[in-house]
Amino acid sequence: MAINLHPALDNGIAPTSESFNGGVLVCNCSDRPVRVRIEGQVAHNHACGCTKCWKPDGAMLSIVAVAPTDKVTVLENGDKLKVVDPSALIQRYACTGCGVHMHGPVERDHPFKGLSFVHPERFEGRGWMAPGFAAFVSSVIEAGVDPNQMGEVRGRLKEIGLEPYDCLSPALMDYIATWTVQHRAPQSAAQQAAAETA
Ligand SMILES: N[C@@H](CCC(=O)N[C@@H](CS)C(=O)NCC(=O)O)C(=O)O
Ligand SMILES: [Zn+2]
Ligand SMILES: [Zn+2]
Repeated sequence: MAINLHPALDNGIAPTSESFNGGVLVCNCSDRPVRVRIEGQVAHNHACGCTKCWKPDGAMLSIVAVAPTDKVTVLENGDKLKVVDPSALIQRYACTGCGVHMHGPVERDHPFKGLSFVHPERFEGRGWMAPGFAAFVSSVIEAGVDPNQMGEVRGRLKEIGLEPYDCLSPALMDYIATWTVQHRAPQSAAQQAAAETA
């Protein structure tokens, strides 16, 4: 049986346009749609298999990218937005009418602080950055995918040029680890001495 990864993956990945300079994300409501402006191209676009990211009906994966939060503006009908899980790192603002997640700022002290997660497929226009890898692929099992299907899922992702990872890409994981080292609380003299004699 054919695997439905995501419509923007299954039918051929649309290429990035060098001239794409942002646009407006629109939710699925026919009445009073939420509109969110993103200035500039998005970054780190990828497929995500986690259960928390918004996916269109029938898709196994989401498509999600980041934009600087100061480049994200809710233009219209923001009163329909509500944070899905206020305790999560990513504050996912979903439309209460149709369920589409419209923007997800990271406000906590974290390597991604100042970035907002967005779903570029909701752009009115085309040319947004093509997805470059697949993250949290094993998590699709949590959403009901048969573990025996995972070979096929990863095989299909590789076939379309998206390397499957079970967390983020090595580049992003290295970035997070580097930030963690740089933001470690300084060790006390006693701790340092203990570490040296251990
Ligand atoms: N296995 C978990 C993974 C969830 C997860 O860690 N998602 C990643 C990728 S979006 C994340 O960074 N989550 C932070 C958050 O949800 O705030 C699930 O599928 O629910
Ligand atoms: Zn909506
Ligand atoms: Zn996710």
